[in-house]
Amino acid sequence: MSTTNNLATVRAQIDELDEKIQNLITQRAGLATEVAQAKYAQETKPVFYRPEREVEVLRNVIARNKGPLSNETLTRIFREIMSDCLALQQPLKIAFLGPAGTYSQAAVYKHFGHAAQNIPLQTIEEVFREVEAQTANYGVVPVENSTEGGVNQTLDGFINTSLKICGEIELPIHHHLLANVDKVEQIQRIYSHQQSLAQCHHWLNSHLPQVERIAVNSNAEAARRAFNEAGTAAIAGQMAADIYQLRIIASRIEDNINNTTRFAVLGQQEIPPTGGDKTSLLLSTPNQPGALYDLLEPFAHNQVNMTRIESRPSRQGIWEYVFFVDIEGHIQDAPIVNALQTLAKYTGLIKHLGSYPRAIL
Ligand SMILES: O=C(O)C(=O)C[C@]1(C(=O)O)C=C[C@@H](O)C=C1
Repeated sequence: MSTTNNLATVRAQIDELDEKIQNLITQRAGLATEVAQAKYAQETKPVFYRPEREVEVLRNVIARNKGPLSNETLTRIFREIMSDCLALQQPLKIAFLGPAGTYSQAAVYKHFGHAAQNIPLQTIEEVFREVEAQTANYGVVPVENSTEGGVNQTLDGFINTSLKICGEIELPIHHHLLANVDKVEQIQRIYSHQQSLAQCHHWLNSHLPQVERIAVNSNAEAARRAFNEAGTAAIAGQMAADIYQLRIIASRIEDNINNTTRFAVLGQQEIPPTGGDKTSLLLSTPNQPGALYDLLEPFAHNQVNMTRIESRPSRQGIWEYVFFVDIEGHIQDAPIVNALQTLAKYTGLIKHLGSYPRAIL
C-alpha cells in the first residue's frame, strides 16, 4: 500500500475512534448530570466536588495505563473531563493568589481543570477570607517549596481558619528568564517574587551578577513589568510568558531541578478516607523540658509516619510556638486516633486541619 493510502487508512481509523470517544464522553457527561440528581435526592446540602471520588478515578486511570501516553498526560486528560462533568453539576469558583499567570493559577488548572472559574486575589489572606465567606467554593494556597521551605502567610492563615484542607497539589516549578530584549546585555533589572529570586540565586550569580534584582508581589506582576518597562526581565513561568507575550531568554534557571511547590486546597468539607491519604494537624506544647518529645512520641509509638513538621510563633501569648505536622493516613485511621488520644494529655491544642488524598503526580 502506498504511503498516501496508508495515511488515509489510519486517519479513517482515527475518525472512527474519535467518534466513539466523543460519544463516550457525551454519555459520561449525561451520567454526571444523573449523579447531580442523585446528590439532590440524597443530600440536604448537596456537595458536588468529591476529591475522594476524583482520586479514585485517576488512580484507576494510572493502574490501567499501558503506555505510550504517560500517567501525567492521561491524568491531565481525565481531570479535564471530570472538570467539565463537574461544571455541568455546579460551576466551581476557585480563589488563588493572583494575578493571572502565577504558579498558583497553574496549580488551580492542574487540580480543577479549565472548566472552573478562576478568582485571582491579591493576598493569601484574601483567599482564606473569600472561601470562608463562601464567595469562592474552594481556595488554592501555596504551603511549602522544596527549596525555600514553608510559606508563612499560609501557615498563619491555618491558625485562625475554620476551613479544612481537602486536597494537595504538587507542582514542579520551572523558572524562566523572560524579556523582550535582543541581547542579554540589555537587561538592567530583573523582577520576580522574592522566593523565585532565591530559587535562582546561583544561576543569577553566575550569569547576571551585575544586574539589579527587585522583589515584587508575584511572578506575574514581574512579567507585567517586564512587558511594560524597557531593559527589564522577569523570572516567571511559562504561563506568565504566554500571557504577557515575553520571550524565554533562558529556560529552567532554577538552582534545583526538582524544585516543587506544594499547594493546599481549602474548602468547607471533610473528605472521607481513600486509602492513600495525608492528615495535617496544628499542635502546641507548653514551654517545658521534653515537650517536643511528648509531641512526637505518640506518633512514633503508633507507627504513624510524619512527613513534615514546622514551627511558627503562635502570636497568641499563651503558647510560644505552634507546630504544623503532616502525617500519612486519615484522621479516622486507628493508629492516628490512638496517637491523638495520647497526645491530648500533653498538648494545649490539637487542631485537625484536614485529611485529604495524597497529591496525584
Ligand atoms: O462521582 C461523582 O460524585 C461525580 O460528581 C462525578 C465526577 C466525575 O466526573 O467522575 C465529577 C465530579 C466529582 O468531583 C467527582 C466525580
